[in-house]
Amino acid sequence: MTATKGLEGIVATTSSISSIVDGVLTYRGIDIDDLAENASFEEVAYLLWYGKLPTQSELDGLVNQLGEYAAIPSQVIEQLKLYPKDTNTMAALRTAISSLALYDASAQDMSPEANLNKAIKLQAQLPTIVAAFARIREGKEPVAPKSGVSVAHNFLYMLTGQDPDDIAVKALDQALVLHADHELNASTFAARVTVATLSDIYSGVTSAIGALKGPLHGGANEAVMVMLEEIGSFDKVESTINEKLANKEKIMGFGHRVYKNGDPRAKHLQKMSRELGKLTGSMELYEMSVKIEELVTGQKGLKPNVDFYSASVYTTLGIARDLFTPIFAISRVSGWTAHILEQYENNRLIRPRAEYTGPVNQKVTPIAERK
Ligand SMILES: CC(=O)SCCNC(=O)CCNC(=O)[C@H](O)C(C)(C)COP(=O)(O)OP(=O)(O)OC[C@H]1O[C@@H](n2cnc3c(N)ncnc32)[C@H](O)[C@@H]1OP(=O)(O)O
Ligand SMILES: O=C([O-])CC(=O)C(=O)O
Repeated sequence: MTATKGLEGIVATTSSISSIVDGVLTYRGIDIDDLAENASFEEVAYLLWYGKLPTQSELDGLVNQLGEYAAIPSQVIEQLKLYPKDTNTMAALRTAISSLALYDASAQDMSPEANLNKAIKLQAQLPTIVAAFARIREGKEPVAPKSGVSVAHNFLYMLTGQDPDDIAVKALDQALVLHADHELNASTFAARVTVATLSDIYSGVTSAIGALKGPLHGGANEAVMVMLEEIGSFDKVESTINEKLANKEKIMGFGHRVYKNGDPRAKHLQKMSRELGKLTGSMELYEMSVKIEELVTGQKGLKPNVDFYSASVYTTLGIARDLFTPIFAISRVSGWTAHILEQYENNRLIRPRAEYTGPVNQKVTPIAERK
């Protein structure tokens, strides 16, 4: 038995949800470029769960269902009020999502209908939790969700209590489309491993949130913003990045386990970052990001991933840095739950082996003789 570090290149399951072949990402066979330009996040979520794009009445039905399910139990709101105000937002989200299961009478119902219904419920409630915690920590009351509006609209509305403008909704909606699914990334794998024991969907999503939180995965979007803030201004980009590269520091938002010639989602976020910068009259973050890309790609050959330009996009939309990874989760819960449903459909326990590298032929030394 020989281990492959990080399971690189190992094909661990079959899936008909999304694929990456020769650098092209598709959801259910549709190119991400097509979806990014021509589909809303709700259409994409429907596509991931049901395997086809919705008709208008199916889409209206889903939007209504998401609105109907978006309110969270009052007990969960009360718990959010007890969390330390300065706690990590992904830790808060992980705990709150886990606690949702306590108030869902269908949490342990393993029928396919109940699980699909819970997938839609999780999609509806996750943004409400993020927005509620964002307000509670600022000493404000949560804003109740609206019905009949998109996930992007509702989230921005619940954050501020004001209906967002169309530009902000369109940008966030496209970002949600781009983040919705990504084959067997670490958080999706964590979700599948969890539910392959026949544990419930809330356990699967809780595991996934824990995996997404790390800076090598979804946490990188926040880490990119930390780096941009640390650099501070365009004129400091070159010296700071050169120093980081000379010190062999990782540049957050660059590199990818699967894409070696570039992440097809990054160009859409780059364009969005440029357009939002122009519209708001503040281009500095965009220009700093472009300069960082020029230096990192030029010197290391590494290309930006989905997390890189999303940092300047969300900041230009006025969103706090520590909500970036929770926003990733708002989108990716569609993909996690689609994978969980697929795992249940054709389940087998996921249990690989480890190549043992420890000592052999050891004996129990009497405790008095141990050092
Ligand atoms: C949504 C997502 O999850 S997208 C990924 C988000 N994560 C990040 O942006 C964090 C920064 N990037 C990284 O850490 C990595 O590129 C990963 C984790 C995404 C992929 O990692 P792996 O496939 O394991 O590549 P690995 O870390 O082994 O890197 C290979 C080489 O490239 C270098 N490298 C990879 N990414 C970077 C980076 N961002 N900055 C500098 N060097 C890098 C490594 O140091 C390593 O160099 P070496 O061979 O000289 O030691
Ligand atoms: O696929 C990966 O390893 C990480 C990634 O880009 C994602 O989850 O969107």
